[in-house]
Amino acid sequence: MVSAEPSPVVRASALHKSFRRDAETVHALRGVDVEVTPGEILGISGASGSGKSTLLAVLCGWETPEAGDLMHVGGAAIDLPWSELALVPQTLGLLEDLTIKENVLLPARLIKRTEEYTERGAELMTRLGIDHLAQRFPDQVSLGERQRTSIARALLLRPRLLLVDEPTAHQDHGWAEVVLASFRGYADDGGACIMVSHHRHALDHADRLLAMTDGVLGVPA
Ligand SMILES: Nc1ncnc2c1ncn2[C@@H]1O[C@H](COP(=O)(O)OP(=O)(O)OP(=O)(O)O)[C@@H](O)[C@H]1O
Repeated sequence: MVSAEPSPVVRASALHKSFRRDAETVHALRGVDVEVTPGEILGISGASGSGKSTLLAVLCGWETPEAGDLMHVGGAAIDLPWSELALVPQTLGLLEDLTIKENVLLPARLIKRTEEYTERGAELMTRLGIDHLAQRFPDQVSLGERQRTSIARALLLRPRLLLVDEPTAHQDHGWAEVVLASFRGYADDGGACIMVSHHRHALDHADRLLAMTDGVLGVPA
């Protein structure tokens, strides 16, 4: 019997995205092809300004490409419900008026299933070492703790697709290991992760590596 390859959670081809600043046009993505399958961590490296964050923004639907095809699970463009897609942006995106615990549980609150996810939220907070900060506000914790809050929030609903931008940038070695192990656990449970990073150590935890160079994604040199 031939075993079927798992279908990609997202598949993008020939993506183009540019930004206009007055007379200047920046071509951030120039014909990018990418896909990631369940159980896989895809690592993307690349110099600052090469287009990595733009790619994540296009894949999650924040930015619209000028050209190219983008398909999520189900076959149509951007048809993955937002609750099945999570992003940990470089800016972390915490809501300053919510406590750390409320930030972690926010995705469950938005789908009106807070009670169901409260225990998982507590487990994630313990695993990521932010449980003792539950009642603090984001401006009362460290940057590394803020980043782990954003990661716990992203993992809460067990999304099908997890996009993480420099997820170990604010972590010491020990917490970086915990963060990377949490992505591996997520992938082992069938999730698909795209991890953008400058850190060799983080990229060593990926199953497959690609490199972004001036808006073009390819095999690392
Ligand atoms: N909203 C925007 N308006 C104008 N230019 C933008 C915008 N967003 C990104 N750019 C430009 O697009 C290019 C790619 O930016 P992007 O943030 O994707 O790079 P990156 O590889 O993620 O960089 P870094 O590693 O520093 O985060 C850069 O030249 C950047 O200045």
